[in-house]
Amino acid sequence: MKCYPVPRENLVLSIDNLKDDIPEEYLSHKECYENVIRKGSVLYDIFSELSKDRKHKAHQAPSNAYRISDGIMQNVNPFLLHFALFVPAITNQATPEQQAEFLKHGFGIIGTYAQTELGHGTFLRGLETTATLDLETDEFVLNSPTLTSYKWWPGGLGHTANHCVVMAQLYVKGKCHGPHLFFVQIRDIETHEPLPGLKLGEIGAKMGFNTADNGFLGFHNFRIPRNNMLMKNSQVLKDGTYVESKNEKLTYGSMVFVRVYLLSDMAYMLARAATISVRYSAVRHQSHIKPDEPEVQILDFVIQQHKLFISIATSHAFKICGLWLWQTYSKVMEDIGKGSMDRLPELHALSCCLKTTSTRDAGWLIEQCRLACGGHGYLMSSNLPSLYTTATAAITYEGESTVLLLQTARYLIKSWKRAMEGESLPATVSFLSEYFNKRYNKWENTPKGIVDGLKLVVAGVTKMCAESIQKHVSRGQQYEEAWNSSSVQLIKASEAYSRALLCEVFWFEVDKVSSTLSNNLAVVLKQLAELYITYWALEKRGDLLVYTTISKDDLDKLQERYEELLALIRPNAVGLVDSFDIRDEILCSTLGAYDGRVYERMMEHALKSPLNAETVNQSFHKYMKPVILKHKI
Ligand SMILES: CCCCCCCCCCCCCCCCCCCCCCC/C=C/C(=O)SCCNC(=O)CCNC(=O)[C@H](O)C(C)(C)COP(=O)(O)OP(=O)(O)OC[C@H]1O[C@@H](n2cnc3c(N)ncnc32)[C@H](O)[C@@H]1OP(=O)(O)O
Ligand SMILES: Cc1cc2nc3c(=O)[nH]c(=O)nc-3n(C[C@H](O)[C@H](O)[C@H](O)COP(=O)(O)OP(=O)(O)OC[C@H]3O[C@@H](n4cnc5c(N)ncnc54)[C@H](O)[C@@H]3O)c2cc1C
Repeated sequence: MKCYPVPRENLVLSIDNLKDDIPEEYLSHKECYENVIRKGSVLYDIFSELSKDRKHKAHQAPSNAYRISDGIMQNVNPFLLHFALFVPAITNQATPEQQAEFLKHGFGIIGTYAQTELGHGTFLRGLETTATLDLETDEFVLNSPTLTSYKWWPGGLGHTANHCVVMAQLYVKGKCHGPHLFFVQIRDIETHEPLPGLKLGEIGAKMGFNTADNGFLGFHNFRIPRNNMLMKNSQVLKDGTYVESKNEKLTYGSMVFVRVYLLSDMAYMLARAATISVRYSAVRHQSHIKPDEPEVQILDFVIQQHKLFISIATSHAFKICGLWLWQTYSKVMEDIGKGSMDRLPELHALSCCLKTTSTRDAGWLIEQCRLACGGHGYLMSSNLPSLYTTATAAITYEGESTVLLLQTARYLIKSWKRAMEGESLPATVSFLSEYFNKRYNKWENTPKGIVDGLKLVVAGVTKMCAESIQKHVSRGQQYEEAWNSSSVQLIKASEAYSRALLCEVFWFEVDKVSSTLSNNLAVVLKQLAELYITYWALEKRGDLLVYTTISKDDLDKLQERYEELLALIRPNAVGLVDSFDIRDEILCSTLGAYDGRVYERMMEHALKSPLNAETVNQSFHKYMKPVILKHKI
C-alpha cells in the first residue's frame, strides 16, 4: 500500500494560516466546512510536495500523518477518505496498468469510497446501484434505480471529491454478478461542477464528523469506460466475458484495511483523552481526603485512578495489538499476492472483533475521561466532546459493531466444529482444541493464568452457542433461523474472544520486549499490562466463575492486586501521558495543555465567544426588554 511521508510537526504547526482566530464551534456549518477545506488544502499541498521525492513501499503500516491534520482540523478531514479508502481501494483492487492510469494525476485528484446507500450499509449483496455493460460502446452505464439506491454517507462526497470508487451490482448480458468496484469521475477538474447525469450533495449536520462532508450521489444513465471497473480480482472482457474472482470477498478488502488500522487509531484517540483527563486531574484540587489537610489533587482519589488509568493501559494495549494485527494483515496480503487465501477468513474474523472492541472501548473510555473532569469536561474547549463524537462514529462506520461481531462468531463456530473433528487450528483459535481435549489446568492468579481463563470463557460460550444452534435445528428451525435465535450468545462469544486476544497479545508482546527495555520502562509497561488484564478479569468475574476454577478467594486477591497497581502507577501517571508526546496544538484542549494553566486557558477561550464581543446583546433590546417592561409590576 502507498506510504505517505509524515511531515515534521514543526513544519505544519508553524504555518500561520493553519491557525484559527475563531474556534470552530463558533462557526456555521458552512463556515466550518470552508475553513477545514482552507486548512486541508494547505496540508494537501504539503503532502503533495513531500510525496514527490519518496519511494512508495508496500504494506507499510499507514503513517500517522493524518493525525497532524486531526490537530489542525480539530475534527475530521474531508480529504481523509482519499487516503484511507480511495487510494487503498485502487492499489488493492485494480491491475497495475489501471493503477498507473487512475493514479497518474497523483494528488491532482481527490477521491472517496462510495459503497453505502440510503437503503443499505451492512448487507452489501443488497446494494441497488447498477453498472450495466454496454457491449456496443464498451462502457458501463451506472444507475440509481431508486431513492434508496443513492450513495449516502461517503466522506468528502458532498462537495470535496472529484472522483470516487463506487461499489455497484455488475450486470453483463442480463446476468447480475454481484457487487464490484468502479473508478468514477464525478466532478469537472477545472470547474468542480458535478458531471451531467449525477445528483450530488451533502447529507446534513451530524452528531460529530461535521467537517467530513459526508455526501449523497445518484446516477442517471451515467457512462464510464469498461476499463474503469477495478479488474485485479475479476474481469469483464471486451466481448462481455465475465472472469470470476478466485474469492468474491476480495472485493471487500479495502474495509479490512481500515478495520485493521482503526485499532491504532483508537489507541491515539484514547491517548489524547487520557492526556487531557490525567493532566487536568493533577491540576484540579477539590475536597479533602484527610479533614485537617489542604484540598487534594483529584488524581489522589483512588476512584479517579480507577476511572483513568485503564485508559492509559488501553491505549498501549490497542497500540501493541494494532501493530500485531497490522503484521498479520501484511502477511495475509502477501500470501494473497502469491495466490494463497487460506488465512483470509482468520484475518477477517480478527479484524471484525478487534475493530469492534477497540472502537466501543474508545467510546466509553473517552466518555469516562470526560465525566472524570466534571463540568469543565463538558466544555467544547476541553476537546473531550469532539474526541467522543469522532471516536464513537467508528463503532458504526467500516462495519457496524453487531454485524462484525457476528462475522467473528461465524468463524468461531466453524473453528469449534473443526476442533471437534480433530482438525488442527490456526494459533489464534487453537485454544478451542486444547479446551476440547480438556488440557486446561487449575486457575492461577497470574497474567498468564488470567489469559488462559479468558480463553476458557471463549471456548465455553462458543460450545454453548454450538449447542444452542443444534437445539434449535433439532426443533425444526433452518440453520439460519437457529443462528438468529442464538445470536445473543454468539455476540457474547465474539466479545469474549476479542477481550482474550487483547489481553494475550498485550501481555506477551510486553513480556517479549521487556528484556530489551530499561528496567524502569519494563516495570511500568508491565504494570500497565497487568492492570489491563486484572481490570478485565474483575469485570468478567461472572464468566470466570462459570467457566473456570477461579474461587472467591482468588477474586479477592485479584481486587487487592488491582488496587496495588493503581497505587504503583499513580506516581508515574502524568509522566505516562506526557510520554504520549501529543503537542498542545494537536491536543487542542484547555484542560490538557502541558503547562497546566487550565483556568487561564479556559477564560482566554471563553472570551473568544462571539457573544462576549459586546456586554449587551442586541436581543435584549429587540425581544427581552419589551416583554420585561410590559409585565413590570
Ligand atoms: C489534507 C491532506 C492531509 C490528510 C492526511 C494525509 C494522510 C496520510 C496517510 C493516511 C493513511 C490512512 C490510514 C487509514 C486511516 C483510518 C482512519 C479512519 C477514517 C475512516 C473514516 C470513515 C470511513 C468509513 C467508511 C465506510 O464506512 S465504508 C463502508 C463500510 N461498510 C461495511 O463495512 C459493510 C459491512 N458489511 C459487510 O462487511 C458484509 O456485507 C457482511 C460481512 C456483513 C455480510 O456480507 P455477506 O452477507 O455477503 O456475507 P456472509 O455473512 O454471507 O459471509 C459470507 C462469507 O464472506 C466472508 N466475508 C465477509 N466479509 C468479508 C471480508 N471483508 N473479507 C473476507 N471475507 C469476508 C465471511 O467470513 C463468510 O465466509 P464463510 O462463508 O467462509 O464463513
Ligand atoms: C461517520 C460515518 C462515516 C461514514 N463514511 C462512509 C464512507 O466514507 N463510505 C461508505 O460507503 N460508508 C460510510 N459510512 C456508512 C457506514 O459504513 C454504514 O453506516 C455502516 O456500514 C452501517 O450500515 P447502515 O448505517 O446502513 O446500518 P444498517 O446496515 O441498516 O444496520 C442498522 C442496524 O441493524 C442491525 N443489523 C443490521 N444487519 C444486521 C445483521 N446481519 N444481524 C444483526 N443485526 C443487524 C444492527 O444493529 C445495525 O446497527 C459512514 C457512516 C458514518 C456514521
